[in-house]
Amino acid sequence: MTGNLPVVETFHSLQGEGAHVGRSAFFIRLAGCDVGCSWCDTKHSWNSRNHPQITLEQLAEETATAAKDGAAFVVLTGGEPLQHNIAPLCEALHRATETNHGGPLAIHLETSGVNQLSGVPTWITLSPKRHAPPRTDLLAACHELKVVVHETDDLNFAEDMAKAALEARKNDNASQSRLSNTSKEPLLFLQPGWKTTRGQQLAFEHVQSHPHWRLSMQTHKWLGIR
Ligand SMILES: C[S@@+](CC[C@H](N)C(=O)[O-])C[C@H]1O[C@@H](n2cnc3c(N)ncnc32)[C@H](O)[C@@H]1O
Ligand SMILES: Nc1nc2[nH]cc(C(=O)O)c2c(=O)[nH]1
Ligand code: SF4
Ligand SMILES: [Mg+2]
Repeated sequence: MTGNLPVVETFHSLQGEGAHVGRSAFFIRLAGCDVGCSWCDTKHSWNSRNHPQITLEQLAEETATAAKDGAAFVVLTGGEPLQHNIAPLCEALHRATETNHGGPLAIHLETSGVNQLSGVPTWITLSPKRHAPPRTDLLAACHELKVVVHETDDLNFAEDMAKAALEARKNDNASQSRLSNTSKEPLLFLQPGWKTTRGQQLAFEHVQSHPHWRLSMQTHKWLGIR
């Protein structure tokens, strides 16, 4: 499998966010994002020209090694990973780990949902942005919604996105047929903007009074790990 992608970093850590928090995961952070969230904690990833092109083969090898070292899944993140066609990468990762004891390593995707889905991720974490709303097919296919909270409007947006995800599922069975395990409803997470007291307070209070939501706290940052 030839080809390469701009890569900020790869690292073996624990998933610090969302439904799989605390699990051993290998991260591939692709470079490039033009969504422009003012509060992005990874702005250094935005310009793909600032990062090296890495071959799919090397990424697959690193992932296979991480799987042997205990990674339960690989996370494709960024930057905005779907700014690239990640299908060849998913194929390379699948092939490099298919002889693993537990079968091919699961592929998790972290995305804002503004670009077309490519590849066949096992798990899609959709983190929608108010200023750049997600595509309907991503709302239909995602396994979890993770909304970052800074102010009250983010809570209204989160509830709108939860409703939109249900609506999209009703009207768009095509994307569900592409992805196995697509639950009927996505798991719902609120994630405070990092180090924002207001965001923490708003997210805590909303989850406390709305039991279908859960709190995601970026535990890796509290632990001081990547
Ligand atoms: C850096 S983004 C990369 C993946 C993709 N571009 C996205 O936005 O989902 C990974 C996750 O971190 C979240 N995030 C980014 N900056 C954050 C911040 N300052 N506080 C809390 N979460 C943040 C994003 O919303 C997303 O869920
Ligand atoms: N440990 C750890 N967990 C994460 N979950 C999502 C991350 C991301 O930047 O996409 C991330 C990250 O950067 N580190
Ligand atoms: S979409 Fe993701 S990577 Fe891009 S600016 Fe927003 S949070 Fe950062
Ligand atoms: Mg991060």
